[in-house]
Amino acid sequence: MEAAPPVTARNKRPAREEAHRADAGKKKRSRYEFDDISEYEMLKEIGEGAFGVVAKARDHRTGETVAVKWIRGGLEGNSDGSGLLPAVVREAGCLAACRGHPGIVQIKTVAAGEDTAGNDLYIVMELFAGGATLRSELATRGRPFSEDEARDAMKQLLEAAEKLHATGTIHRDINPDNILAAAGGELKLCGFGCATPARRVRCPEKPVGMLQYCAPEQLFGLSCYGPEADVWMLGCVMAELLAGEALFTATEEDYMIAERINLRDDIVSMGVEAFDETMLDHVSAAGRELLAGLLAFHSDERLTAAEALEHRWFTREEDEEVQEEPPAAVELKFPGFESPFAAPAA
Ligand SMILES: Nc1ncnc2c1ncn2[C@@H]1O[C@H](COP(=O)(O)OP(=O)(O)OP(=O)(O)O)[C@@H](O)[C@H]1O
Repeated sequence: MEAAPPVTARNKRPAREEAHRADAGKKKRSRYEFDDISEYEMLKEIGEGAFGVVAKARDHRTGETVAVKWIRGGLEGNSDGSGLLPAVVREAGCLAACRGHPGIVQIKTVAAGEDTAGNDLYIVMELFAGGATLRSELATRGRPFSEDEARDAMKQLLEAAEKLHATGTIHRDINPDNILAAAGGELKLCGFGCATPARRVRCPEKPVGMLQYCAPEQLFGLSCYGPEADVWMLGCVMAELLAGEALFTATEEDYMIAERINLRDDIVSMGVEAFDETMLDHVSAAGRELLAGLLAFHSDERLTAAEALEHRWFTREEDEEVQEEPPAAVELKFPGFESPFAAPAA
């Protein structure tokens, strides 16, 4: 057999040039390599993000339709870690860590402008549900989800959270705006702008995430918190699906804290008791029990996403039990007041 020719600078060059051609369109900025946004044709705006719009677009090279999240000034980063670039890198990294899970929107690449003076970045994702979210789905229906529909939705969301947490990521901003919803009932978590690797995070000065869905430990400004915060947020989403309206509605941070920890008067004033009496009557004992487990005030008493998926609300064991005995009251573990998810009077 003939020996392979020695590798020299001369015979290596064609391979290098080929690789270079294959990489054409990819821009290198500092240590990151970005796709070229001019390869994408923007078709129409489908959503609004905190730093720019989200648009439906077509990749000229493949003809594929994608979603492009435009982050104005996304390339700006400072050596101390401030600026948008580290945040975009974190968002893209968290999405990439969850690639392949059906309940999490798939990232394809990060793109930058051809013009080196341009400072914007673009996160390119699979296009899902044309931009429809659980918020828009609830508004369109104008009625709550049935318990079976809510069970199907929560199973998908808890499975997505289980995957997220298993890869070492916390979302920190789960709410109906960050859940894409297809007409057939399929859901995907998106909006990873606040996501972070789940070392016990150092708390920023202001809590991240939509206040109405933030866990008590986020609102308190505890120095660290973990994946339990996502579970709380999923509890808020579950209550909202079943009731057709948000569980917590205040907008000011201080008031939000009062809602969660102060005494009954605050709770009554925000209408949780009315919520209990009228909105959750149709929910089974198992459903209320799961809600209490997701919304346990103390994070160390909260169910994990994996534990929640094992709950009898999903395994349907309660169907037989309910016929034998009335549902037991569920203790929601907020200090200082009774559970808003208590069993209805017999
Ligand atoms: N992959 C996608 N497919 C379809 N629509 C999407 C997609 N990603 C985002 N959208 C739409 O754009 C809206 C805003 O997206 P996103 O939540 O990512 O932006 P943001 O609010 O700036 O981000 P973040 O929540 O990360 O701070 C979503 O509510 C949704 O309507």
